[in-house]
Amino acid sequence: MDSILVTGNGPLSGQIPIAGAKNACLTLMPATLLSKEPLTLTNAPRLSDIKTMTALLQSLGAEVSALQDGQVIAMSSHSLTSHVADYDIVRKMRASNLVLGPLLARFGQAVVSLPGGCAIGARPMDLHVEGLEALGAEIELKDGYLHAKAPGGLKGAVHEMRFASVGATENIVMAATLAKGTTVLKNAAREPEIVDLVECLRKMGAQISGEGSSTIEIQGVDRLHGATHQVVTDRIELGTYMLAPAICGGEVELLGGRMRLVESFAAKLDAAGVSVAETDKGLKVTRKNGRVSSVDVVTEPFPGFPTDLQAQMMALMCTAEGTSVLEERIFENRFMHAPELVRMGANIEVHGGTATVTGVERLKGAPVMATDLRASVSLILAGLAAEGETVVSRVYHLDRGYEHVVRKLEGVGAKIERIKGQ
Ligand SMILES: CC(=O)N[C@H]1[C@@H](OP(=O)(O)OP(=O)(O)OC[C@H]2O[C@@H](n3ccc(=O)[nH]c3=O)[C@H](O)[C@@H]2O)O[C@H](CO)[C@@H](O)[C@@H]1O
Ligand SMILES: C=C(OP(=O)(O)O)C(=O)O
Repeated sequence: MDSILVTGNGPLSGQIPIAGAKNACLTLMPATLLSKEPLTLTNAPRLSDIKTMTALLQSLGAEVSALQDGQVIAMSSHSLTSHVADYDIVRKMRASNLVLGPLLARFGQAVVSLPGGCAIGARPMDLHVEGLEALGAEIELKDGYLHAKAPGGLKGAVHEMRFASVGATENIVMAATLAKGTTVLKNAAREPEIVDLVECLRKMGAQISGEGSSTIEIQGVDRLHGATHQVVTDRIELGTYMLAPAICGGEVELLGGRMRLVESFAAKLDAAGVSVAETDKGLKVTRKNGRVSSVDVVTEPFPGFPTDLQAQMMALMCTAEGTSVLEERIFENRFMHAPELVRMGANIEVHGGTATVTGVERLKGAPVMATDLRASVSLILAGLAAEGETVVSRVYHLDRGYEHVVRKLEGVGAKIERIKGQ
């Protein structure tokens, strides 16, 4: 298993290109199942999760090709051969559950294994099931698989979600595009990845309004057609690399970054003493003074502070002046990076969903273990600012969500290398 060696190396400067969003691409790819005509995605990120989704779609009979070094994904679901999403693929990634809504809409039936993914919480599927049942689906859990059918086809309905789940919103919206009549989804998630999905579905002929607000209205149509769509910028990769100059000092421009994607995160950085300015090409980030100040963080659905940036923000708070309180409200087990940061000399106490971090002057390099995707990158960020060498093991988590992490950080002056097979 590969590991990453990081050596603390002072201020960073230069530019980092930000890729297309993993979490948008993982919902845009299953949208191909809704149409017999080709769907092409540009600006796709080169990630292992994308390979997993490719394998899943291919197992259903879709044709999927990665072109231009993986940045273009050409798909065709002209002749699907299966409506069964097998455990062996689905267990690798939570987002595999996003084939459920499209398969049900296209075939009137779907059998999808309960998904796997980062072990950051229980992550049940009840909100997906309730939404699809509201559209007329009958769903039961048998042998670890959700067996869904809609013999008379899906029918539009008014449905209010108990919580604004991102994945459930995506599944319900995709299913509703081909349902008979109008669906009104209340308390829908508002994440930019959902806006991106709706923009793509609209290019495919879907009639949808209200994306980005908490009420989405979908007028079902008989069929969807082909389209080409550019994947939105990855706001989590963007936020992660915004933290590199915040932690190490210097000035870095994140190419393709837009303020509207990271508004609440940038406001917290500003309060901590890090300036973020929009440029023609992206976002420029500089630390205003010497040491950053502590800020408190509460994770919330968009437009609140994203849970997917909580671990990375904790790495920044480890060397901030004062004490910060980070409250994780989305996932019940998302502080697994804390004990690893403590190995590096951080002062962190975790009680339930709250972590209290008292900043120290300097972290010290140590061997640490990546436990999930965002935890992995938080340890790399901490290593950039630490004295000496940090070795982050189990980096396969990182490969799920960060393309060319070594090349991108080296490009702004970081000392980082991938060590094969350790
Ligand atoms: C591939 C993808 O896009 N992943 C993102 C997506 O995950 P995902 O779509 O899984 O996240 P959700 O918004 O669904 O989950 C949020 C919370 O709702 C709970 N829940 C969810 C569904 C359900 O049926 N029942 C239920 O109780 C979950 O356990 C969790 O506590 O949004 C999360 C929240 O922004 C991000 O951290 C993930 O990176
Ligand atoms: C939690 C994440 O991904 P997933 O939902 O695929 O587990 C993430 O991207 O941080």
